[in-house]
Amino acid sequence: MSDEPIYRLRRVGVDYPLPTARDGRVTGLDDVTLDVPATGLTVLAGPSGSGKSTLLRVLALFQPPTRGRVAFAGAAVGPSPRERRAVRRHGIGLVFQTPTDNLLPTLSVADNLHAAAQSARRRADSEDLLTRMGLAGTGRWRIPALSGGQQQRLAFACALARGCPVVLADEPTSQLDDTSAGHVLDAITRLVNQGVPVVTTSHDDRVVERGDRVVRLRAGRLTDQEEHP
Ligand SMILES: Nc1ncnc2c1ncn2[C@@H]1O[C@H](COP(=O)(O)OP(=O)(O)OP(=O)(O)O)[C@@H](O)[C@H]1O
Repeated sequence: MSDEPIYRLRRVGVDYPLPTARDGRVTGLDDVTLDVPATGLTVLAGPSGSGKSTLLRVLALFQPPTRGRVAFAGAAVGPSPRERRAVRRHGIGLVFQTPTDNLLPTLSVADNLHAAAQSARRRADSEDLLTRMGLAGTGRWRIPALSGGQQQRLAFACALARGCPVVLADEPTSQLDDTSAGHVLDAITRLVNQGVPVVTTSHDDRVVERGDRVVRLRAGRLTDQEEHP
């Protein structure tokens, strides 16, 4: 297996314009240098306002850095929105916090997987994907019939269907009860064990404990990186 990280960030900073701030801007990230390995679960942790979501948006190529450089899968990512969209479409799976934001509610479970696969010009083996995410037998169900936790697991299955080499998830368990959150965590662990690296933000200690590494932020700066054996 290659040791090439899936992301390389060098001295990345993000400023947001804020007319009411003293210098007209607020710093979301400051001087972040980070390699994200192409394996395992990476958890972005830190208090509210520390920059976790900003860092995830940089990794998702939604947020161009104000300063510094980002490389994805060995290639530098430039500022062109078109180029960034193309890389994102083919290379990055996204799971948002609110389960319904991740899925097409009028389609069945299996058709959500087929639509995700088609968007990457692939074909989906929906039964296999559902089994891998602990959702066997739900292919004909409509999305509203799934619990929030099942919807999140389907969102991870859609990312698998697209064949993405990395999946990014923003607080994927924050809107779930403990049991559903546990099932989503088990699904993330399965995905990681199948060789797909996952990067997630989380306030949830259980997510932090499952991380193969934890990247800690404070006031936009990277303060610590721990590897969990
Ligand atoms: N769109 C924006 N416009 C202005 N400032 C922003 C914007 N997004 C984030 N910020 C600021 O950037 C800093 C980092 O915010 P960010 O949302 O990345 O932190 P976070 O760790 O994800 O917080 P939380 O855990 O509360 O979601 C904060 O000071 C925040 O107020």
